[in-house]
Amino acid sequence: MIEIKNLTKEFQTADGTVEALRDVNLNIQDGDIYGIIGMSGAGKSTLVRCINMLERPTRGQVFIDGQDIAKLTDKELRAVRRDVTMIFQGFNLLMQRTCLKNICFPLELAGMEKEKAKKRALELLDVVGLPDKANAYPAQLSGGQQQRIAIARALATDPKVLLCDEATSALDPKTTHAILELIRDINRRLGITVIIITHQMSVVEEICSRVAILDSGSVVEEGVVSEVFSSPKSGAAKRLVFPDGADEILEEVPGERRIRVVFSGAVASREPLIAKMAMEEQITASILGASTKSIGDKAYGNMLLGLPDDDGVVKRAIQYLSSIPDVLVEEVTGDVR
Ligand SMILES: Nc1ncnc2c1ncn2[C@@H]1O[C@H](COP(=O)(O)OP(=O)(O)OP(=O)(O)O)[C@@H](O)[C@H]1O
Repeated sequence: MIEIKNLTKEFQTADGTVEALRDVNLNIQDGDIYGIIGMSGAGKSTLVRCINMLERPTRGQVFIDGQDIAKLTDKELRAVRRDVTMIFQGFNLLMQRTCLKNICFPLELAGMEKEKAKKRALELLDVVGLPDKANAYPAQLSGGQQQRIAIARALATDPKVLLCDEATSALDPKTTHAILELIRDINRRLGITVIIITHQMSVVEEICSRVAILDSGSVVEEGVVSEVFSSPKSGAAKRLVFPDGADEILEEVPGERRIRVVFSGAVASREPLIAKMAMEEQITASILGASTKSIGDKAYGNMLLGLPDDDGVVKRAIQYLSSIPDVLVEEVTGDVR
């Protein structure tokens, strides 16, 4: 388990002190896929760098399996960094080395003999679905393939935790989906705890079980993804849920009730769903705001629907939509903004 307690990180700059993290408290359970989401400058990278002590906290502690990592010697810290590995937005591969040698690199650093490291690297190329790329150089691969090699390298030392810092931000939606599938597969098959740092809500919705929302260095909301995203409370969460300001009109309108529908991989696109509800339940809903996207045949994101002010209709609409797998529905009251 990773426990972050009262973590504060300040940077001294020419313009004064910047508080990048303020009193952050988080518990990340073993085997979780945990999302940390926030806008640019929220403190995500600083948090991740404090988790593996690339950055020393100004105050507070990070415990990994009960061990306060600030108290470790340099040698012990190197061992922790083999247990807590990382992938990045820019992949950070060594361009002069082949893929195989990139994966061997952390093993050689850990003192493993060459032949053994090579055997392990070949196994990992298989795990990430690129068995034929051993002798290719990173520049010969697509972005998605390079990230697969980076994942293989991150897995080389049999880590317990994989930190993913904006790992899919440079990739197109289809490749992002494939990489997230791979990460999910690794989490399930190898039991590795995954921490996903991102500014993209769709990434959290697709893969994470829990999420913390970071805003100006503080955790403003934390919990199960579907619950946090279906009823965002903080301004930061609302901005993330409706990034395009799709809810700007959303003052309460007399005679109208509103429900929020959250899709986390539901096999449905929004038009047929609303049309189907109209046909099957004779309920006409208007789409007041939507921020959804389809990846393959699955929908992610959420939608705000307007319904007639009738208890029976609202109840039936909620029942109808909730019966669809991977869809969460909740009535929204008050101004949404
Ligand atoms: N080494 C540093 N020196 C001074 N200020 C820093 C340093 N690193 C980060 N900061 C400041 O701390 C705050 C949080 O930065 P951080 O990079 O952690 O945010 P982020 O959420 O990862 O942003 P982004 O998504 O843009 O990478 C910002 O205000 C940033 O300017």
